[in-house]
Amino acid sequence: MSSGILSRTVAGARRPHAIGPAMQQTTTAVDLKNVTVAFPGDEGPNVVVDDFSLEVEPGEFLVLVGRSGCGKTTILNLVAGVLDATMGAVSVYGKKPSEQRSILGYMFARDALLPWRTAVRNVELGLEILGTPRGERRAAATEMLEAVGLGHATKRLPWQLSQGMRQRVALARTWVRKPQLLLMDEPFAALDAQTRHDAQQKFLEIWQGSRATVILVTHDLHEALLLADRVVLLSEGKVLRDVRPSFSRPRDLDALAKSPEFVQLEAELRDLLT
Ligand SMILES: Nc1ncnc2c1ncn2[C@@H]1O[C@H](COP(=O)(O)OP(=O)(O)OP(=O)(O)O)[C@@H](O)[C@H]1O
Repeated sequence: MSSGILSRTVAGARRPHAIGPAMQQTTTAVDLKNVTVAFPGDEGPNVVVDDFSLEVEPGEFLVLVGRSGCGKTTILNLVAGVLDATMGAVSVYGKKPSEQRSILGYMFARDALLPWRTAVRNVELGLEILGTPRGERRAAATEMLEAVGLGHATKRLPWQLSQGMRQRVALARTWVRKPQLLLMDEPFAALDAQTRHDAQQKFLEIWQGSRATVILVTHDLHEALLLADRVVLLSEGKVLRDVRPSFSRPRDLDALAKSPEFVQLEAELRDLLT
């Protein structure tokens, strides 16, 4: 059943990237080697990630896609250094994840904004943690809110914003720190179709101006293919397929979703997932 598109799949292949000085030290942004995660269960250990290996290149936009419970968030947590592997090794730009928190941004499915802080002060929080001086913080946070189309709403509190606006504030808060590695867990899942489309397009515009490595998790194959350089399909903690679609950038998401190559690849991968 493999088509011309799928046969172009090259797991582990290398592509040249324009990478910044800080990244030139290492050719691998994220390296998971033979990682297993087992949680204690009623009937013995529950293996949710099973001898899993993955190398992510600097600057790569990788999407992990799979059904609910297949281990996507667990893998993000390993990379973020908030969970240790039961077996195997995880490194981020050549170091332990816990040593790389300053270069890491983690955006959750729910926006997790502080309700007593205005939009701009929520975005500033990302820089407060880094000890950035107040004036500099405010200027950067305001600029980032403008970039996500919320320049008019900087002084609003979270309850005065729609779900889509809150998600964009959360994106600005993560992005304002200019993370070298961005981990995103279903960042657009809570949004309605039109708002999700706008947020995805905005996010791609911002990402393209950076050289950040992205690992995004979603159960939505359509979203995965729209956004990614590389899509890794997961099933029960294992890699089912590792695909590098050749869709060009910058992307017009509407046009891409209608292209025959996109429609064909989506259909083939959906078959695999089901
Ligand atoms: N701390 C934990 N203790 C025990 N079991 C856990 C823990 N965290 C996750 N699990 C289990 O591990 C499995 C994988 O969970 P995980 O959150 O990684 O899946 P997921 O693919 O991200 O799912 P979803 O798309 O629903 O968020 C699930 O069966 C979950 O119940």
